[in-house]
Amino acid sequence: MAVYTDVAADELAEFLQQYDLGELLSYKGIAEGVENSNFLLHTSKGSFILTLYEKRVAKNDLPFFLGLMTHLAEHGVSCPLPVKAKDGEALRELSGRPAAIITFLEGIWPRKPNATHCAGVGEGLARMHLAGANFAVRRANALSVSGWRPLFGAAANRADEVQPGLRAFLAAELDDLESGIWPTHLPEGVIHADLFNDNVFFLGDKLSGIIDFTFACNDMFAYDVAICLNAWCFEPDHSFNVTKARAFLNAYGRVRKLSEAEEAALPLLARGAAIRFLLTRLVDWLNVPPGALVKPKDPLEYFRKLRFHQSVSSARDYGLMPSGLVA
Ligand SMILES: Nc1ncnc2c1ncn2[C@@H]1O[C@H](COP(=O)(O)OP(=O)(O)O)[C@@H](O)[C@H]1O
Ligand SMILES: N[C@@H](CCOP(=O)(O)O)C(=O)O
Repeated sequence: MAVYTDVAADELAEFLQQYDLGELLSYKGIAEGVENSNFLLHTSKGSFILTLYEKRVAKNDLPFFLGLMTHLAEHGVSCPLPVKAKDGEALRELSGRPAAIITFLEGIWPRKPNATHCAGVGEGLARMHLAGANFAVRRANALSVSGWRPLFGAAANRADEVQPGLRAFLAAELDDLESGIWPTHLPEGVIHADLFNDNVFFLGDKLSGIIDFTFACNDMFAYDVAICLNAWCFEPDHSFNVTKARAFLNAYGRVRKLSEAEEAALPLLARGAAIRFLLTRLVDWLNVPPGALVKPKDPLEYFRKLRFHQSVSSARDYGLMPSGLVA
């Protein structure tokens, strides 16, 4: 359960007086997520999500996240809407943390994603990429190549406690990714940057909404594609599922076609996407705050994914045909 900061009932009731959300009927900490503290609120006016933004979220970035949700919702993406308080502002403070209330989205995230889910995510991701086109605010990706070395530094001394040899493995991979091979001229725009299965809701087989924009930023669209390949197209035994990948890439390509350069860069981007989540998970694994209600995620899942991508020589291994058509 991700609740790093607890909120007392009387404190919350007082906080809610700043809004036009009626009376607080009940609330509970949400048993999912690892980044922020989230609460489900039931008020006399409906259900809402309260988020207290924690360690990895810079307060200055919050207008980007909240503005982006509003922009995307206005451009046809099903995502939560920030709720404005009576003074017109959505961003506030509670328990010493930046806080915001967003609308509740119906649906459930798929525990065992199938190829149909993967196709839904491909289409949804591409639609999100197009919908973000005119969003005027910019946010650099703090967790791209230059952000990985500091994460490594925070975990290096104890990395071998998690797996012998992990420190040397990560050091070598970072050296390679920092050596100038990271793409710089691929199409860019607003990316979600964390579109894992617990951030995509479905009603039946149909995607009903996308949540959790706290890593969203401006970066390469194909990097977002690579993040999703990692998050959606591997099995619990860590084997790559080319059928899911093909379904995902095919559906993405029907809405926004990947260029040849983007396709060619996918194996490299997937390595970067893997080390990024390996490193944040490793740091979190080694630094669970005392008293926090959180279940850290397994860093070694991403070690295995990274090893897989190191063995990939072309995007054909992900189910893409050389012509750019998908089999
Ligand atoms: N707008 C929403 N509607 C419904 N449930 C939500 C919404 N936002 C978050 N949740 C629930 O809270 C969980 C954690 O939210 P998430 O944003 O992923 O956490 P974190 O802020 O730690 O990244 C989600 O898996 C989901 O169950
Ligand atoms: N998706 C990340 C963790 C952060 O996302 P959250 O949505 O679970 O808070 C990972 O799997 O490492």
